[in-house]
Amino acid sequence: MGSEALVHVLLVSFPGQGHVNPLLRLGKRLASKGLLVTFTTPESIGKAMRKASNIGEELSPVGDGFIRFEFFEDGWDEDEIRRQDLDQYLPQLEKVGKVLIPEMIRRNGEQGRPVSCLINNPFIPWVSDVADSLGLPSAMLWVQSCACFTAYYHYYHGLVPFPSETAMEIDVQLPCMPLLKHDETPSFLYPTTPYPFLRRAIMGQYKNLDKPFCILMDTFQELEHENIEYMSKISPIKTVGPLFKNPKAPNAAVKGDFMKADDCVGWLDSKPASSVVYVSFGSVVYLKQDQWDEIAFGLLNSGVNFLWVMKPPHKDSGYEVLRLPEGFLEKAGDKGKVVQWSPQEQVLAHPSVACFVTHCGWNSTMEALTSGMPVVAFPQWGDQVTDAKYLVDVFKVGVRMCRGEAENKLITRDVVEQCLREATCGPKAEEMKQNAMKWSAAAEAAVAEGGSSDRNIQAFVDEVKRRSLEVLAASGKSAANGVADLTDKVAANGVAELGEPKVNGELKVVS
Ligand SMILES: O=c1cc(-c2ccc(O)cc2)oc2cc(O[C@@H]3O[C@H](CO)[C@@H](O)[C@H](O)[C@H]3O)cc(O)c12
Ligand SMILES: O=c1ccn([C@@H]2O[C@H](COP(=O)(O)OP(=O)(O)O)[C@@H](O)[C@H]2O)c(=O)[nH]1
Repeated sequence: MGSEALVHVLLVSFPGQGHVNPLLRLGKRLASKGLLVTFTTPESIGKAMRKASNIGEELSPVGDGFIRFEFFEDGWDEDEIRRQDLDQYLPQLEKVGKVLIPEMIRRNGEQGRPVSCLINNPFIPWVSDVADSLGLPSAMLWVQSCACFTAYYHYYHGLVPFPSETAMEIDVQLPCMPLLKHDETPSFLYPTTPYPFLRRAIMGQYKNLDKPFCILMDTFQELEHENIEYMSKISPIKTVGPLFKNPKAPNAAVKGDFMKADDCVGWLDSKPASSVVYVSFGSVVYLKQDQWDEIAFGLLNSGVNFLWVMKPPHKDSGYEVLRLPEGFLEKAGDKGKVVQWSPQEQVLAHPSVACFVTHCGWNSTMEALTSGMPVVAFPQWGDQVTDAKYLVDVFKVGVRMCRGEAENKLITRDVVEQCLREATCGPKAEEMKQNAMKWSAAAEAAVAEGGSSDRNIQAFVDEVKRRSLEVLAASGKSAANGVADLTDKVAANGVAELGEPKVNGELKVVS
């Protein structure tokens, strides 16, 4: 079947690694079920993605469908430092996106690929408004846990008390959740958070929550059962995780890394089974030098093999460049490898890796659980502190190394060493490994054909197809005319400056 005949969905992503990864994975899953997927995010990140990965102009086959990329200019110079300030960058993205996304949709229609549905991730909730204005359905991919979704929901609607200026240290009881200590609630909600713009970004999504017809989540039924059941009664949520598994197209090479991963697998191959500690704090968390030093000495003193990701800070982030202690690499010798960016999925799946010291971002959390990998939890902020609580006390696959940035406490080398020992040898380590393996099996079953996430994604694909017919029927025309009709709507809503129609660009399929 040619790609022109397929139902076409447009995925619009906030330009952060922890957002691009799950949305792109969703794209591959939808494509594998027979949709044509276009993935878009600003060109500033498109450039990095093209450089680091194998993304080109072509259409890539994935399972029964295809995925392709188009990027859009965010209207700022290449080296504009305001991209680091979300209070400035998010409104800029909204301003340009409300013009350029309808143009992109119009162009695709003219080229024989009318768009039937828009899907966004949080921080860019205006994508649903664009869809509404064009008479198109939209869905949202929530990229954190259902527990955090519940917490933000109750905060937004003022349904339960959260820590406030007058009562900073209160515990929070949310439905179907364990009692959260004040510092286990998503930290963007603390009155003292240094990241109030991230709270505003998330609340912006909640303000628009009635627009998407479906809220997809990168979690699975068996993992957050009660929570999912509870929130399903309130919101149209569908669990489709773990998204990084795609049994129908396991080898789809399309990846969205912003940085080329260093080769780690050869080094891991040379190490004995379950002997390596993998240490990574994701793409945005950046620790202070004194904490970095303690981790370094903790790793050395514990005598474990380790693979440590030390990503360079963004040049405009204002973070100091971290250094390793003098003579560190020499002392570590063959026991340690330090890289700038790792192929994390492969690392977590490698038999030499024993445990994962993680900042507990939700993607890392899902990847660890699905890979059957015990963790040492080193959360810093946002949902990470809640994820850490779940990893340690609910999923029972983790040892806690710290409580979060708000505690402002230096975790000493002795504590690091002790946690590493606990997670790598002895009865606790064994119990965690067994639990992790149990979650891994449940995750695999959820995405396997007929599993809970597979059924949900199939139902979503069917719904998108049904609605695509509705969109066309509403226009009362053929597919091609349907697009022309959309174009009229764009003009009527005044959200786009319509240029001259462009000549149809032929798409080549490469395999
Ligand atoms: O691209 C990003 C930029 C920023 C940011 C930008 C400017 C600042 O001064 C501080 C943070 O925060 C981010 C936070 C993010 O949160 C991360 O988002 C994931 C999915 O929501 C969570 O699971 C992780 O725990 C959490 O770290 C993700 C980003 O891409 C960004
Ligand atoms: O060296 C690294 C570090 C991270 N990641 C990936 O980057 C994403 C980070 O997302 P997460 O939600 O864990 O954290 P964030 O970066 O958003 O804080 C995950 O998919 C990781 O697999 C990676 O591929 N290599």
